[in-house]
Amino acid sequence: MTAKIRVTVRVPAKVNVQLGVGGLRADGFHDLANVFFAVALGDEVTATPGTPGRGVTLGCTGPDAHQVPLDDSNLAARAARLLAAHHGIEPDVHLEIAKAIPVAGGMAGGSADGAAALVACDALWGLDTPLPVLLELAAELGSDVPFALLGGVALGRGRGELLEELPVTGTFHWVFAVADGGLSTPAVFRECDRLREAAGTGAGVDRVPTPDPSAALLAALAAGDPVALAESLTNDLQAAALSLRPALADCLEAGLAAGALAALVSGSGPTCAFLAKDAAGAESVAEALTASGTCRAAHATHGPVPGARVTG
Ligand SMILES: C[C@@](CO)(OP(=O)(O)O)[C@H](O)COP(=O)(O)OP(=O)(O)OC[C@H]1O[C@@H](n2ccc(N)nc2=O)[C@H](O)[C@@H]1O
Ligand SMILES: Nc1ncnc2c1ncn2[C@@H]1O[C@H](COP(=O)(O)OP(=O)(O)O)[C@@H](O)[C@H]1O
Repeated sequence: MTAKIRVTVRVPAKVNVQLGVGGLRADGFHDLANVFFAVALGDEVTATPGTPGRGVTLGCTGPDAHQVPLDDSNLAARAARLLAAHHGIEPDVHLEIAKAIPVAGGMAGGSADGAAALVACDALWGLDTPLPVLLELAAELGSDVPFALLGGVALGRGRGELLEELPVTGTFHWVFAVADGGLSTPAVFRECDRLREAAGTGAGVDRVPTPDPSAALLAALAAGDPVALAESLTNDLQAAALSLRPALADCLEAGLAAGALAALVSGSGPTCAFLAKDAAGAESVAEALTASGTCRAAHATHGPVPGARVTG
């Protein structure tokens, strides 16, 4: 592959159609049965050559751009530096993020930008890094980053980074209700552990069995059956997200009242996800949610879609 002068990568957000959370491990992570589903709502990351010696520079546009850190902690910047270090080259690049994924919303927006930056810099610098190596670098950046490279629907084991693609038929229609303000992922996992301790079940790996993927959920995905999928959606972090943000219950109820087949918190929240029967159903649930005053905005979208891909 030859180096390029400008590379744009489109990358999807995710919803977890099953988020089974096992016990707290000694390393501070939880073992998961995490069924990721990539949706068309996504970010774009454009890489252009940087000033030699200046390293990674960043820009971000979009309504929530002010919430995105533009320092060294940005996952896109970390991804560019990690890829450059792996190849022993200077990470001189400018990354421009067009942000549509809610920030700190439980839709893996930062992870998506990290994956997009790996793909964009790989093409810009003409490196041709094999996918298995990109997946390893992605796992170093965060548990959700490898899935953003793959897209589609996949089961994540371990802390979510060990991926197995899952068969899926057709297209499912979703609505995402964006909340005011985000939720911290570590805080939601901590609240999940606190609720387990308070219920007397314990929170450690010795007390909580490692979850398995639901056979009914996998069958619903393979069959392309939204009604069956609606009956199988689960999120073990939902109680914790609702405990930290009780008002989310009003949003979930408003979507169900508007005709959604099912409602759940997306990942660690606070974005709420609604499965609809079809595209028209999703549009009408989104309109009703917007009018309900229980969320800041609601977007109809669909999936599954591919992972981080060069568009131009
Ligand atoms: C909950 C999920 C569900 O897909 O996504 P979000 O809702 O945040 O998008 C993920 O597990 C989030 O993955 P990600 O956001 O990449 O987390 P990481 O950076 O790897 O870890 C951040 C922190 O989350 C907690 N963490 C994360 C993953 C995991 N399996 N167990 C954990 O306990 C740990 O406290 C960890 O220090
Ligand atoms: N490119 C990025 N986009 C958004 N947030 C980022 C990014 N890089 C780092 N972050 C940090 O990651 C935190 C979690 O953001 P995000 O990945 O959007 O949410 P979640 O982990 O809930 O899916 C943000 O609060 C922000 O401080």
